Amino acid sequence: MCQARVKFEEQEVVTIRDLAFENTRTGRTGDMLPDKDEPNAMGGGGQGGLGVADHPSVSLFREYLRLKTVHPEPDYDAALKFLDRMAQELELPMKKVEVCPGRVVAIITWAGTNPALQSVLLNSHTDVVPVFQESWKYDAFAAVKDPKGNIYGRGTQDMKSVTIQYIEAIRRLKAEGRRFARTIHLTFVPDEEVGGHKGMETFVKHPEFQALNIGFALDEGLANPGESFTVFYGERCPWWITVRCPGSPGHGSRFVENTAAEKVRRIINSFLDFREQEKHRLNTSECLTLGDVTTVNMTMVKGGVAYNVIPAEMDVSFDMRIPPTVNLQEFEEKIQQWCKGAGEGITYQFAQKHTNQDRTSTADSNPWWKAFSMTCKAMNVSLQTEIFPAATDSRFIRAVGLPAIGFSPINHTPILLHDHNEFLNEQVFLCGIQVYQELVPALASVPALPGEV
Ligand SMILES: CSCC[C@H](NC(C)=O)C(=O)O
Ligand SMILES: [Zn+2]
Ligand SMILES: [Zn+2]
Repeated sequence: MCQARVKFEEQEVVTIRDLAFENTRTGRTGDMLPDKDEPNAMGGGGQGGLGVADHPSVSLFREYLRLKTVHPEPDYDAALKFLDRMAQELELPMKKVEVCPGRVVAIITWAGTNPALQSVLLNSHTDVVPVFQESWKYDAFAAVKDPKGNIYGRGTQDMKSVTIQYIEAIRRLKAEGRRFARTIHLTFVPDEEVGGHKGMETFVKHPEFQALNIGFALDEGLANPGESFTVFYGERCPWWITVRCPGSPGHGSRFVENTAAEKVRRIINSFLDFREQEKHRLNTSECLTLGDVTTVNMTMVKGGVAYNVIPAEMDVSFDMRIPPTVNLQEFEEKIQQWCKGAGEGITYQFAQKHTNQDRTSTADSNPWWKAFSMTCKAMNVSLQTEIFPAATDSRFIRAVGLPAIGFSPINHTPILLHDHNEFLNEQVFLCGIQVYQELVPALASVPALPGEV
């Protein structure tokens, strides 16, 4: 049933007949013809001309991609208007919670037949990262589809695809007349891409979040270039640190002792030597993935006023990502040693210091994981379980004690989140909807757990 095994070379073309069948099955009508007002809306991509109409789910995906919810000024109003329409089409209630001024979380709820049971959360963020338009093949917000069916746009992988896949899976399940014991909540959150402080981090502390009575959450993952899907059961902790090095100022023509730059050099050496060790560890062990080692990258250097003035202070910043297996207290002690060894008066401060290292169990004793993995097995979908190398909103969900899995049903696709020419093939996208059509019923039908009514 699931076409997740489809390979690009053997790509099937969705024909009008397939679409007609699909529309009958889903109960969706009236959107068979390509929308001539949309740029490049013709199936088969190209720049207009004769083509095959987009599958309605693809058409919706491309419409959502065109909303400019891009930092630094995301058009969140456009996203909320779109989601309002989705809720109306699905005939489901939508609640809006303003977690911070101008930062609204939208919640669409499909009540279960036993609402006392814990719910299933399908989370996605509405914002996307900026683009370097000059490096893109197409306008990053035009959702152009090329002749291979590859849809280009910021958010195609991260994570507007997942948002629409959730919505389309729910639409189809509702059209089939299905009901499930557990309530399903779809949350659409702002600001994930800028750290989640005015989004999920605040929302998880809000009474409206507690009221959702969540038992298990799905959130974003990463594409997999091979046949498998990658699922993430934990994340590395992001630590963003700035090390401040004071030093003796003076004339740029002299050998001044104890300069800020000499201290910065020792700091950089300590951090980057450690970086080399970890890179070597990753490259020499077949069983390690990026999520299992600590990455360190020097991302900013600040200081100085003129060529011939030795500055009294210089700052250097690093982006570190620490696996959940690392003892964080010992790791910070190591940083303190590096600072102490680099000279007098060096201080540091964190711009980001996540310390929760909770992981979601991938043992069969976890009924949520069992439902998830058994369903994938039944679909012949193979899974690779990993630690997420970067940070998502799942870290806030896990930090309040809830199990969460990061999963984007994207295989046979290079990992292009935050990259130029981010794309997703329409067939892979459509397969992902079918994956959720199986996963959502399985999760929403997990039998009552000990302690549940
Ligand atoms: C630490 S908050 C920023 C979140 C961002 N997430 C991704 C997926 O790129 C990151 O890991 O840099
Ligand atoms: Zn994302
Ligand atoms: Zn992202």
